[in-house]
Amino acid sequence: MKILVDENMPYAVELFSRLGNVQAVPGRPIPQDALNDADALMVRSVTKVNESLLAGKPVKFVGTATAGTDHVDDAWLASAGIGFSAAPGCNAIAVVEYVFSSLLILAQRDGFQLRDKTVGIIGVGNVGSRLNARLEALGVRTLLCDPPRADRGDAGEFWPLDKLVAEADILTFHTPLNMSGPYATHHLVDADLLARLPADRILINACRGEVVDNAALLDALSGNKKLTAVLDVWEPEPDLSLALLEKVAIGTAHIAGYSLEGKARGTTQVFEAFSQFIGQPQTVPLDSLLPAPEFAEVTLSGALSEAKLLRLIHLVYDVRRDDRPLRRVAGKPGEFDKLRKFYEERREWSSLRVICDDATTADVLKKLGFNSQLK
Ligand SMILES: NC(=O)c1ccc[n+]([C@@H]2O[C@H](COP(=O)([O-])OP(=O)(O)OC[C@H]3O[C@@H](n4cnc5c(N)ncnc54)[C@H](O)[C@@H]3O)[C@@H](O)[C@H]2O)c1
Ligand SMILES: O=C(O)[C@H](O)[C@H](O)COP(=O)(O)O
Repeated sequence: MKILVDENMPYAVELFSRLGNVQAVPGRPIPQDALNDADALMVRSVTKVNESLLAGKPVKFVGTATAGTDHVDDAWLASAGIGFSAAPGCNAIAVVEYVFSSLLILAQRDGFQLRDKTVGIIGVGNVGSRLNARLEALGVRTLLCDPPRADRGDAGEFWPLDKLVAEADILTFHTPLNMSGPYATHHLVDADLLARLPADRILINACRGEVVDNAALLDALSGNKKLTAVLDVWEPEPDLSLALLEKVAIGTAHIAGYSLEGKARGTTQVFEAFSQFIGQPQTVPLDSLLPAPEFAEVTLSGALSEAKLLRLIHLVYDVRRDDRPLRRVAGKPGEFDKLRKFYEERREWSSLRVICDDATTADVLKKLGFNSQLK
């Protein structure tokens, strides 16, 4: 059996070799001839998986090591009898930690406390719900918008987007890209929404570029009303607007979910799904794959201020390490994808043991996802 895997999937060659012959290939574009004798295909979000890629090929299973699935025509796969699995939630923690790093940097730059702000979360799934829990642990007021969940009658208080636009100081988007239907998100942020946004707001997009009309955002950022934007995703990728990159406070190359843990979970989730699909079910504990982190333990004295939290989280991940290189290379062909392919190892907060002498601090840090302990 031949299994094609995207070369940007850590641990894929090692794991899938347990099940067949593995070939690692670039995902953008995927080499067509490699598909001619492939039984299974494991991709990331850069590969469009549809009839034009797979019709007439022997592929019987597609896995995507990603949370988003807008690059996959799952209806066509089902009609062609091809098995499919994604990796829901694999990198949700990484995105949350990206958002926290961004917000605490902006708080320091602009002289505010996150606790004094209201954060509007649009899309309260794997990312949005974890972000909400961590913000609440810090005492930050949140407003949630998730019409599909509201319509399903899920527990929780969900608000219309208009209320968040009017009231939230920070809007952060974590929806799928839905091109149509009752919950369409394509250009959810458009010129009209941006015009209604009061001054001095922060807008974060770490879901899909097309959720925000990038031309309208550039216009808004070029106007007189103060608006701060953080973009991890762009319309289009990889050829983002250089003018827009210049205007955003933080700009990165679609790496919000790129913690080592997040990428490894993506690989193990599709590996487990495929092993099940072929009747050889296997599970892979994440700890069996991951190396020791660069910083494993620190001690922390006293109460937790936001300034201290900023310094602590940046021992693990500081989003500016990803903003600078994008500004350096943006516009040069191939460089956006290179930043993603040769991504410097990044860990999640849970990799850091924090020994505290203050019980409240230890408790808050645990709720934030650190491995905290009281001395
Ligand atoms: N930048 C990155 O590296 C990165 C990493 C992970 C995920 N993502 C993107 O972020 C998206 C969200 O990730 P997730 O893991 O939380 O997905 P998820 O499917 O768990 O959650 C998405 C939530 O959005 C809600 N939603 C759908 N339509 C909506 C609408 N019109 N308005 C408001 N809410 C709506 C859904 O009901 C769901 O609760 C993914 O679909 C993916 O495209 C990006
Ligand atoms: O949807 C996701 O999971 C992320 O956007 C994804 O991880 C982005 O990384 P890529 O798959 O493009 O490597």
